[in-house]
Amino acid sequence: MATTQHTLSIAFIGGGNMAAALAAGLAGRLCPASAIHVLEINESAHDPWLAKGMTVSARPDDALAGRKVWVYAVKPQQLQEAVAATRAWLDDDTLVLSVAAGIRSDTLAAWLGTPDAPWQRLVRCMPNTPALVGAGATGLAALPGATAQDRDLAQSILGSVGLTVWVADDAALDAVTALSGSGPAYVFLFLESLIQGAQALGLDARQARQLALATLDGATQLAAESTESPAVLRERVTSKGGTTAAALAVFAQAQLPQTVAHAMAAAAQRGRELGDEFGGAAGSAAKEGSQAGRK
Ligand SMILES: NC(=O)C1=CN([C@@H]2O[C@H](COP(=O)(O)OP(=O)(O)OC[C@H]3O[C@@H](n4cnc5c(N)ncnc54)[C@H](OP(=O)(O)O)[C@@H]3O)[C@@H](O)[C@H]2O)C=CC1
Ligand SMILES: O=C(O)[C@@H]1CCC=N1
Repeated sequence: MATTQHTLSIAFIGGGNMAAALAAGLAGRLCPASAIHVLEINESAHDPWLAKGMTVSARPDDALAGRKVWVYAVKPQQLQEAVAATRAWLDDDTLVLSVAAGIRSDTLAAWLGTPDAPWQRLVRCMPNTPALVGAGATGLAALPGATAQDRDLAQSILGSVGLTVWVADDAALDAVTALSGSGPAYVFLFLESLIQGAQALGLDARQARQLALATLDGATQLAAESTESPAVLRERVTSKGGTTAAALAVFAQAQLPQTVAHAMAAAAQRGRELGDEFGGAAGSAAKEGSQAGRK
């Protein structure tokens, strides 16, 4: 990938949790912090960005112009308004990335472009917060009009903060959202539960946290490096009539696998609902409203 620290300049529109994770992961890896600009409407949230050496504005301004990449990182419900407020600064050369859950590429392309010419240089991404420590996992899907260079650039940006997987379309991105986008929260919940369970059994908070973290880390590393399936690795831990079997019987009774599948289906369904809510007629209305915003 030819992109260098000297040529890449990025704007984040929305400076919340996901932008913070991505920007911190990118700075120093793919571009200097000074090449990152953040548009964040809450001035009270500006100091951490400035402290990292990034520039920040509370309203759209010329700092957006001429950036090679824009990353929309507002909540899905805020995206249409954020696009309408910023698109006057969009250059034909700008690659647009969106990390918003649910909002379909076609919908966003119509908001960014004109009714006759939806924006084409668009890659939808579904990253996750471990990007903050360079251990993210991102699903990406490009509009057919995105160029090979656009795809390479998106790949290089998200690839600099972790694993990337290209998927076919918005439906697949809803599945990615349910797995790796929301997934860190499932893992943190399990981690919290392990720590609480250990403390209930008499370990102190520090011991519980250390052992729980090392267990999750060790088990995932083993699974990643092993040629055997997670099911086989699980069986290796489970001595007949032993302690693990006693614990797994409780998980089975609580229908843990079904519950996880059910939870993921709910996440994917919520992504589809957000897509439906802002697609179709809402997308058409936005097209009319936002056309006037182009320079
Ligand atoms: N958090 C995560 O783990 C992941 C999030 N995502 C996606 O990333 C997006 C952002 O999520 P997250 O970072 O958690 O959300 P946050 O609410 O933390 O961040 C969004 C920020 O953008 C601000 N904002 C709202 N409107 C505008 C605007 N027009 N211009 C500039 N800033 C604006 C918000 O202000 P205010 O709070 O006042 O509204 C807020 O500070 C979502 O679409 C989500 O689906 C994707 C993958 C993982
Ligand atoms: O909860 C959400 O909607 C966002 C998308 C994936 C993770 N967080």
